[in-house]
Amino acid sequence: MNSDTELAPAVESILEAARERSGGEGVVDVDARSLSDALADAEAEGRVPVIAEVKPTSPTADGTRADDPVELARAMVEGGAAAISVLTEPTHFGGSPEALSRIRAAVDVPVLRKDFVLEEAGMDVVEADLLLLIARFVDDLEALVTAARERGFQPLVEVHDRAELETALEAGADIIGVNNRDLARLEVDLETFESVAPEAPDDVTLIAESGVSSPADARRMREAGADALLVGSAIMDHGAGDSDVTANTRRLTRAESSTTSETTRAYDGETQT
Ligand SMILES: O=C(O)c1ccccc1NCC(=O)[C@H](O)[C@H](O)COP(=O)(O)O
Repeated sequence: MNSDTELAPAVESILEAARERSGGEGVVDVDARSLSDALADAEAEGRVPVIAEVKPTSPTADGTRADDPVELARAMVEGGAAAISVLTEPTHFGGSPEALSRIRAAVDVPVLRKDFVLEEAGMDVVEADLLLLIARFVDDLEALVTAARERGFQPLVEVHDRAELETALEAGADIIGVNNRDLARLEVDLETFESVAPEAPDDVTLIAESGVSSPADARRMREAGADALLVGSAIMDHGAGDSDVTANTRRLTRAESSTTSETTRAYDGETQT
């Protein structure tokens, strides 16, 4: 654990729960769907590459969505999502490895397992195309990146600042997510990505995580160098309960389709800003 900074009580609780969860039996062997191919396909078709997140709830969500996770994932793909992220953490996010398995069987895009994997055994819970590793929370990132690749996962290493970006690069990460949500107050600030992105080498696949809530935010992150956007809350729209997940995804995947200025415009009957 590389955390010498303050963590929000919810994050402490998430980590405690992660330490108590058991790993899988045996070692998984994944035949992964390529994220870079999926992102290239989206770009070629004029879609903003969005990794849409099935996130039933979270410590900062204003509600819970009890919809079938498979239906949510299908709706996201219909809205143009290049890949799906699935929270498998059960206690604070309402997720499960079973939901991820069902989703991966139902869609043909890459699926990211988003969880708090702290050690190697935690990788063997379920097959996924990508596996999240959070730089701040693991002791030997390089060993975990290697262990993930040995299993066939594409490791996505999450960082929050330039020092963690350096750690991720030294560990050999080539897919890096910069999380705009700080772990002390759980507030989002898109400037986090903007300050870290210029330091990343061009050959890294760079993902802007958290806090993207509008087409304007999507364009802002893309202009700052994001190869893809990881979006949960704005698509799940927890407070609304029955909000249209396909439409919520589409307004982000089409954020670059009709833009000539940053002025407000009508798009598919919705107001886009
Ligand atoms: O989302 C939370 O409330 C949260 C709280 C504590 C630790 C992590 C948390 N989220 C994990 C994520 O990284 C996000 O689910 C993901 O980046 C999507 O973010 P958003 O689009 O802002 O929902």
